[in-house]
Amino acid sequence: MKKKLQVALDLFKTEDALEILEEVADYVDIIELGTPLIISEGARVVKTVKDKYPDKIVFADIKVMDGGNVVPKSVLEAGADMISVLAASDDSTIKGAIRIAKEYGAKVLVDMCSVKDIAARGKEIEAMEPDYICVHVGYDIQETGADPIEELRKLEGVSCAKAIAGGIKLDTFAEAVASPAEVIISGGGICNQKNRRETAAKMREIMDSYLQK
Ligand SMILES: O=C(CO)[C@H](O)[C@H](O)COP(=O)(O)O
Repeated sequence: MKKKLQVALDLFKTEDALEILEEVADYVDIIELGTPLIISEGARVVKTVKDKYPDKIVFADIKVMDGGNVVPKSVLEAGADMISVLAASDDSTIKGAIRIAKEYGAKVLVDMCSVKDIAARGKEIEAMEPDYICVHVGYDIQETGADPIEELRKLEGVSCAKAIAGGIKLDTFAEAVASPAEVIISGGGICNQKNRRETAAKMREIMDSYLQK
């Protein structure tokens, strides 16, 4: 299976995102423009980052909850390669997001953040054929100790490609890579570290050596 490392840039200013990317972009496959960044800087940040890193997958974490075929338009116009829609939204919203993303040649990640019955909703989401289902322990739930690697087990039998997110750091990275997830997402685990470049390089090394096994 392919594996991808995604850095989540959950900050507020384009210049701060660019500064972090200078340090870590060499080691990541997917650049996530986090929800706070998109809200703060708008779709312009998507164009700025895609222009600078045309070979990276640029993911706009817009977490669509309604207006699936409308809300993603600005980030898709700006060059996003992938967008997110919430699994907790109505099926018609998810289908709309998948439809408009396809028109632009982009991918869709359905984010399971705050979904209570992951196994049941996972089956329903799979039938809509998104590119990824993301098991995500959101910020506001992380202090409960919930573990996305553990939560991912609830999607056994769901064949759609998977991503995991929520507090993944260097010390849990090897376990995350060994899980069935194709995309491993780390935000604070890279961006809040003293030596971000070294941390991202170590994550890359762990992923590459797993893939060579
Ligand atoms: O979408 C998010 C929060 O809603 C974050 O991008 C995601 O949780 C990854 O960040 P971290 O590794 O810091 O948890």
